[in-house]
Amino acid sequence: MPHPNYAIDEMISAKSIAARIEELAREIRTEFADTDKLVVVGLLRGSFVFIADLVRELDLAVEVDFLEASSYGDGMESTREVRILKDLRGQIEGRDVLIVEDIVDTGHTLAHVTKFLGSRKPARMKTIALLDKPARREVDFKASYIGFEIPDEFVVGYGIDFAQRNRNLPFIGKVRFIDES
Ligand SMILES: O=P(O)(O)OC[C@H]1O[C@H](OP(=O)(O)OP(=O)(O)O)[C@H](O)[C@@H]1O
Ligand SMILES: Nc1nc2[nH]cnc2c(=O)[nH]1
Repeated sequence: MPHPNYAIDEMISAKSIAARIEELAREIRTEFADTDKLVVVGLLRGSFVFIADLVRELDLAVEVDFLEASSYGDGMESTREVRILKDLRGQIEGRDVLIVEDIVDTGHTLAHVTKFLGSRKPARMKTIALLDKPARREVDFKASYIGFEIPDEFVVGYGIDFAQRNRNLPFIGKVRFIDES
């Protein structure tokens, strides 16, 4: 079904994102300073831009792996059923793991993924989300590190899509529907 016309209004600039990632990387470097190799797990697809920028700011030995989880399809509402579409390539038992997510909204995705990966007995498992929308939470979940807390708006850009478009915008924008009637 075609989507109605919409515009995208900038909410967080590329410059602000880069500055915040530098701060977060400093905190993560301190927390994992004692680790010989951190496994950084990106949740596909939305985190692909964030993880690329974050790992380049982390002056640590890292292994990068990906897990694909999906619960929104092409729509704006969570199905609340998180499907694991692609598992990790590597083992995480006894390892230090940082899960990288673009946005926490209802919380279903990260609640499910942390349970799924937690059952593999990592030594330490932390989560980082670039964006957090606490007003929309349906399950109790708080990421260990958060880039920006945002209001209840549907956002796109910097990896985040609307019906698989707009992932390549360098900033975070909010979707504004245009009434053509
Ligand atoms: O907190 P929640 O309500 O679960 O929402 C957050 C999830 O929703 C989006 O994923 P989506 O299912 O759209 O897949 P994608 O990352 O491939 O775009 C986003 O990338 C998060 O993973
Ligand atoms: N594109 C997009 N996907 C989401 N998934 C959960 N919240 C959002 C959001 O605000 N925008």
